[in-house]
Amino acid sequence: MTTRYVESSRLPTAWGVFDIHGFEDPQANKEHVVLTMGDVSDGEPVLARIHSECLTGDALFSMRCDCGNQLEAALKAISEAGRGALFYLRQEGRGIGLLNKIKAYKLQDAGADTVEANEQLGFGADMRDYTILKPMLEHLKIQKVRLMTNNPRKVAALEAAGVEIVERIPLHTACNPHNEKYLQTKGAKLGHLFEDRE
Ligand SMILES: Nc1nc2c(ncn2[C@@H]2O[C@H](COP(=O)(O)OP(=O)(O)OP(=O)(O)O)[C@@H](O)[C@H]2O)c(=O)[nH]1
Ligand SMILES: [Zn+2]
Repeated sequence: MTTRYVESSRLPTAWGVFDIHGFEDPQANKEHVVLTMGDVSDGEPVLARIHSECLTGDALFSMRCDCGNQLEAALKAISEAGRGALFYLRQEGRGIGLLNKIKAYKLQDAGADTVEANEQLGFGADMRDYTILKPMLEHLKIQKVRLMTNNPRKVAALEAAGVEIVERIPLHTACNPHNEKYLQTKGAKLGHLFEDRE
């Protein structure tokens, strides 16, 4: 695994002042960042979010998914706790990339669900690789986390990276008429746990 640390700086946000840590993966030609608040290297469990890039949801206010809401909720929770880490992984479109995600959206406009659309384009349902996390976690000396997610695959991936998950915290997802079917499919086909919404 080639992910390596490059540099850190302060990052003031609407939810307070974070530190931003930059990592590069030259093999995959990707740049990832982690936002931290407080001392995350003291060995105590860290409130953490592993967020996959979603340009349309995170930056362009799309209502097709719940990513922007989850990003905000995670930063707010970390800020309220005064300590935590948000991993922003550049794995757009569950790893298929932005333009392929737009192709997948077009197929969904024609009736496919989010998994079928990926498959029709020749991809797996979820192409993300979480092994890139290990060097980032090691650099930040994070050993134990309270993970904000509905996705059991992320829990398994962190455990495989040698991190202890002391708690999984469901992340509230905002349902609207545009993302209702998408959220249903995540629960039915991608294993997402939505017990908090039921
Ligand atoms: N291929 C594809 N990717 C999508 C679609 N909608 C959202 N995404 C991407 O899915 C990723 C977010 O994954 P989600 O499944 O929403 O959530 P998660 O990160 O697995 O799990 P949580 O931690 O519970 O949020 C982002 O990279 C989005 O760009 C879609 O219809 N097709
Ligand atoms: Zn999204």
